[in-house]
Amino acid sequence: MRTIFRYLKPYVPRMSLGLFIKFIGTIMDLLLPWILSYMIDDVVPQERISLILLWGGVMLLCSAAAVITNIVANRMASWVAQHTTEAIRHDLFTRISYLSCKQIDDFTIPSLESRLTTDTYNLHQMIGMMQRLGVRAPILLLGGILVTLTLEPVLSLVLLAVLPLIGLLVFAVSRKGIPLYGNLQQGIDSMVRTVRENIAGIRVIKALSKTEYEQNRFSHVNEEVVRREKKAGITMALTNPLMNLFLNIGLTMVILVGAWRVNAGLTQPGKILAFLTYFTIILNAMLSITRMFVMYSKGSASASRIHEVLSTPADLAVLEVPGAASDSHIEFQHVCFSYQKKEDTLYDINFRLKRGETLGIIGATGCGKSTLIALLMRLYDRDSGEIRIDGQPVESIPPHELHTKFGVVFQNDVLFADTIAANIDFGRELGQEAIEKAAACAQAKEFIDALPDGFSHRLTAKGTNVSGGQKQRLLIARALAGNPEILILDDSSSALDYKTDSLLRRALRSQYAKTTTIIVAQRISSILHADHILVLEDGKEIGYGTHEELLETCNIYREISISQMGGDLSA
Ligand SMILES: Nc1ncnc2c1ncn2[C@@H]1O[C@H](COP(=O)(O)OP(=O)(O)OP(=O)(O)O)[C@@H](O)[C@H]1O
Repeated sequence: MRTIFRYLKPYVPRMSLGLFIKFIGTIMDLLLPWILSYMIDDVVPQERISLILLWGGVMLLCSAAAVITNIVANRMASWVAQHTTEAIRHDLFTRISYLSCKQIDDFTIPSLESRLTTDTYNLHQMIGMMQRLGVRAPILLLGGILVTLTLEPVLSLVLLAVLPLIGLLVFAVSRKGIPLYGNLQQGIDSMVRTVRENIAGIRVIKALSKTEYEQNRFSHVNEEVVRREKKAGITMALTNPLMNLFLNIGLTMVILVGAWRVNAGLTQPGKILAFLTYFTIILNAMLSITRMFVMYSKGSASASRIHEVLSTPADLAVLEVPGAASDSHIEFQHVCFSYQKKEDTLYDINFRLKRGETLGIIGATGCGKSTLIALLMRLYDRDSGEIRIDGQPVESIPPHELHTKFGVVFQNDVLFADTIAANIDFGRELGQEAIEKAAACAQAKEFIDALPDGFSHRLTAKGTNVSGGQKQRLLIARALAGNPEILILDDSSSALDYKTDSLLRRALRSQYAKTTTIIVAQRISSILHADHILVLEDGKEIGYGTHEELLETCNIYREISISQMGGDLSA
């Protein structure tokens, strides 16, 4: 919660003013039953119309002031809640953007999504409610008790006997509620994860007729959320009926004792009437306090989830490691890495590339090809060994400088709901010429020109209105458009036909001759012209050389070549 107070700090003057206005309104509300009792017991018996009208006018004024001040204060409370949540959401989004891939893996994406949406919403509700009721409810409660004590001390004893029981009840229920709401939020994370997977894989689910299976999977997590919600809800829902019970018992006793005291001439009917009104005010104040506790339970569970992300220390710091003069552009020396820090995902990887050279990486699924790329881009830190660009260890290159060296197409990269030009430009303001050159090299220009609105053609989210091959060409164009120092194509020509694939490679050689290129591929034909080919198996380097060298030295490479190219193994 300390984090939240930090965000509330700039609004303290406005909140104080709002709470002061609320205070005035609440006092007006408290005065009304007292004036009513005074009118019934003291003014009406005098039978002076002018006096009755005067006190009636005072009551009207008090009511109007109570309504107006409450409206103004509530609006101010909403303003503060909106602006505080906006700032929290902004900082949370920024922090999430800077989390390292490892930290994102640890939090999981659905959990980050719900922290950014549901949790910030819960905070918004809590901050708003605390301001609307935080002053009003305690004043109505304490003020009500004080006024009733002065009005009818004997009857107030009945009330005072009941209130501690209610206080204890609220405390006990809220203490149980906070962990239950944290638990519920985790259930929601898991539901978001399932929905996310389902929507991302909607095509394959339909194609394999797995809709029913997915429905069952969703029902399962949905039921779990309902179960946790029920558990939290039931615990919290116990409060209101039990409180009502206590208070109704108290009210009945007040009426019995009050009636007896009026009959005995010890008090007046106006006082009993006012006492009953105060009793209702006190009841409502207690109910409001309970609602505040429920909201606080949710809000504080959400606040700690948000705090967890905001307080995550920066990962992948830039280190002051001296570089060494090198004629290699990219260099891997004895690099080892493991995601879980148990079994090595990559083990003892070595290669050197000169500027403008091409490296092809091939190997079975899950052998560590994409991981190697991730290490080069420093999305994760290697466990041991050296990764250098121009002789400079990647850990010593500031992230922005490092990442602008790359043009990259990852597996399953996304296109956005925008024009083709904007998707290639990607917010870099590159100019039409660079965009068209990149599109031409990526073999995308022909199909773009065939569209009625060319580069202004709008794509749907994730590029669902273009074919798989067209999508890959646009993504390659995006990677090329920034004229990168290093181009990485991670299995990104798999949907291209052989002819287009070969045209792409030829265009890369002629127009991006100074760009060092790394191509991860499943097809030998995509990499056989590369200057170096790295063959991986289970994270280990089992072959390194040119196509011809590997045919001689690496059995696995020869087997893949024969299976894909038959007898024609010439480069
Ligand atoms: N974020 C991650 N957390 C934990 N393990 C991971 C993560 N990403 C990949 N792995 C594991 O590391 C291994 C190597 O994965 P990687 O994606 O590098 O393989 P790949 O050779 O690129 O596979 P593919 O050809 O299928 O793309 C796999 O066993 C994979 O399950």
